[in-house]
Amino acid sequence: MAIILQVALDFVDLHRAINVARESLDGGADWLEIGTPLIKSEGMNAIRHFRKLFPRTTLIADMKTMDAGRAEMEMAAKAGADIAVVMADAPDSTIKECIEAGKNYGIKICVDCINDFNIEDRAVAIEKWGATYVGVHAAIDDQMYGKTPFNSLRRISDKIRIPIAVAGGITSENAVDAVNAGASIIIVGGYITKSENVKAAAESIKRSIRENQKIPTTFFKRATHEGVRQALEKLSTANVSDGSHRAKGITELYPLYQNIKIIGNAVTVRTYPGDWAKPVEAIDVAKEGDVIVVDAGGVGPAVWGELATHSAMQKKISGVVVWGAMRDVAEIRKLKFPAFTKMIMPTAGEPKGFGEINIPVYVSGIRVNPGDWILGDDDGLMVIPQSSADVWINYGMDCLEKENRIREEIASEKSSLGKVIDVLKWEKE
Ligand SMILES: O=C(CO)[C@H](O)[C@H](O)COP(=O)(O)O
Repeated sequence: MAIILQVALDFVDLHRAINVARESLDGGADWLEIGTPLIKSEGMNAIRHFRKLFPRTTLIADMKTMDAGRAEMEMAAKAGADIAVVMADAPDSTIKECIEAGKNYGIKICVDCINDFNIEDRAVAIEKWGATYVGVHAAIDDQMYGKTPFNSLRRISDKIRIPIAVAGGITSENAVDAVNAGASIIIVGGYITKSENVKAAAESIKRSIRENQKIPTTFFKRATHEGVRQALEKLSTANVSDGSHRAKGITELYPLYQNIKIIGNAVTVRTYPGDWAKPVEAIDVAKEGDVIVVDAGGVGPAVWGELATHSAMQKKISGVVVWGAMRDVAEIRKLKFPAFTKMIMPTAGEPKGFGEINIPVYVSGIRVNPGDWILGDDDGLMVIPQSSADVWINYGMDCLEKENRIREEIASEKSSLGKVIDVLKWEKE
């Protein structure tokens, strides 16, 4: 079987899905998948629409069926799908019902192994029951934790003879790995559907498969703990907040200049009003790339100034955040040292040595632990827990990628945000 490129249209709006479908086909996509979000949002009418618009294209209904297999396959078939998807986690009876219904209504069945249960035995049973395809799949949420479908693929590729579909974070960089590991249907969602140039993205997957080579991509890759800093360079604080269920950022602190960016692990300092000893000592504790976060109680006198800034720059520290006051700001601005402060004043305090370094502190009510990632820009500051930074960042990247696509749709369709995302449709009744 020739390698198939199946584009997963995981949209909630029909018009966006249709535009992306057209562009994907122009780029060489073979099959179109009516994604689960589209089916949930528009029902079987989504499939009917696609059938009418694309009469000769193979359409997959990603029903993700878990029960009542016969009824769901019948609906998908009657709406015009060629293939429908049931979950491998569903009861055996449901999968068998789907396969039987498929024979009755002239629709092929793909069984999606989205979870890591005993996948070898399950795939063999699914083949024996008569499914046409087996899918291996890293769920979108699992992708944020670094999961890929490749391990599952390797586990079953020599156990079954029916074609294997692979999904979950496939890009032009790894599509070829999927083919070489035994997949014959390459399902691509975000890499194509969130791309600013859908046609070019589809073409790049086809080319990577044809030429058996990896084509590098900047977006649509998920970060590991080692890649956090690099990923944060692409993200805004707004992306990170959106990605983490609108997590609260630090408010009441202001950047000393515009177009600012701070990225680094926190070296925390608790000090007392005007006592600049611990902030200065923290410069010697911090490593290159760290951010010094000072809790001075949100009041003056100043605990940070020009000389501290010069020392921090010598050590290549990434920036400073002061829940209190700073001075010499004209000089700090000239040095372009990333700094956020609550207050600016000429008066400094005395170095008394009260307080601690590298203990949990609170900045404007937000807890900062030593080592937490700090991301700052013109919108403010986000504190990202160190232990789950990869997940926060991956969800943030997902938001950034979606926005990149929406921006492109507003421009190319000379449209508005409200129209592109059909905002009225989603208002509460
Ligand atoms: O079925 C899906 C989610 O359950 C997606 O369609 C599938 O994962 C492909 O999307 P992506 O390439 O963005 O992972």
